[in-house]
Amino acid sequence: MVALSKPLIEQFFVKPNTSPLIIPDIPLIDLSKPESKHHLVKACQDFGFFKVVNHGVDSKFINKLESEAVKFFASPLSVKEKFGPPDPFGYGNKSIGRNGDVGWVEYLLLNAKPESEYPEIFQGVVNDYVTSVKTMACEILELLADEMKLQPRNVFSKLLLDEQSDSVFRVNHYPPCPEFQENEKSGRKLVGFGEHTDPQIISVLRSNNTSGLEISLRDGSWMSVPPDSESFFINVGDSLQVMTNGRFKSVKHRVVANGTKSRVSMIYFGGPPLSEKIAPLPSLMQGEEDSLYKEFTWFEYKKSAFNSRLSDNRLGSFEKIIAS
Ligand SMILES: C=C1C[C@]23C[C@@]1(O)CC[C@H]2[C@@]12CC[C@H](O)[C@@](C)(C(=O)O1)[C@H]2[C@@H]3C(=O)O
Ligand SMILES: O=C(O)CCC(=O)C(=O)O
Ligand SMILES: [Fe+2]
Repeated sequence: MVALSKPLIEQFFVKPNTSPLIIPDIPLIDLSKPESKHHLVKACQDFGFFKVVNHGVDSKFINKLESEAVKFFASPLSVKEKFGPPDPFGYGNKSIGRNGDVGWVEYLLLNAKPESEYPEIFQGVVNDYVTSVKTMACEILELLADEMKLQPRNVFSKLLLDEQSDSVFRVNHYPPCPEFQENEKSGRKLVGFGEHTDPQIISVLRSNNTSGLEISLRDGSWMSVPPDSESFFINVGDSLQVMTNGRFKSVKHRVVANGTKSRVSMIYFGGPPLSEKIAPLPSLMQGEEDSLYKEFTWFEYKKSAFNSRLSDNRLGSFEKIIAS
């Protein structure tokens, strides 16, 4: 990546933050254990975030994709830029979205639809990985529906499995930042990917063993998530928060970059078809419970989300004002 001049690097720092008073354990879900259903629902309610082991995704698919990603990001900028800019799919570098967000990251945004066209080295590799991760995401969504006694059990998963599902796949590379090393001692943190919630239903993240991911806790403090390349990290997206009428929380998260080590992450964002109405599931609503949200389609939400800055409260303008 190109070196940054001194004043420019200033916009890459995150504001100083408080550390959590109590550091909670990240919920750990063993997908091979049927009793995990209960923990799964609790994790979605308490954190909107959890770690999954015994996930059934073949390590061959993971390793192949990671090694192709490492090769791609190691190629000359002129080669990578042939795949950019991301409009909406393609290679991006330091600039995230269209509204002025920056981060110490380069990435590839890809369509997660089967049979999509990818840069040649990713052809085949991405399909195997995405298909497998999508199966895991659907299993999780079905376990959640079971535990919440929602019928049919595919109420959520059918949206990802729909041919028209608007799902996205992203590979992020956070290179070491030499200019940052001198600031590391001062306790300042460099933004890799600024704080945000994911707009879709569910996100499935896998990274190499370099730290950087942080989640926001209820008290507003940030907690660093210890990396684990053998596991997956799942987060609830805004759409699932709405479909559960706020029972599940879409977690605010961010990535801070590292002075010395590269982080490579790959994330599948499972989204519904564009025409899908996103609203609390009627079977979930108890008694006189009101919907906390105005009605909208995924197309409308996505349009509004993609006109927002990363840290904006995107759901805010879709919340109903409920008279007390
Ligand atoms: C600043 C932005 C980048 C983003 C679109 C947005 O306007 C706000 C949401 C961002 C996000 C976060 C989760 C995913 O990484 C992503 C692909 C998505 O669906 O919403 C990104 C968008 C992006 O990078 O274009
Ligand atoms: O790269 C990561 O580890 C997380 C990035 C992220 O949150 C995103 O791409 O939406
Ligand atoms: Fe995210």
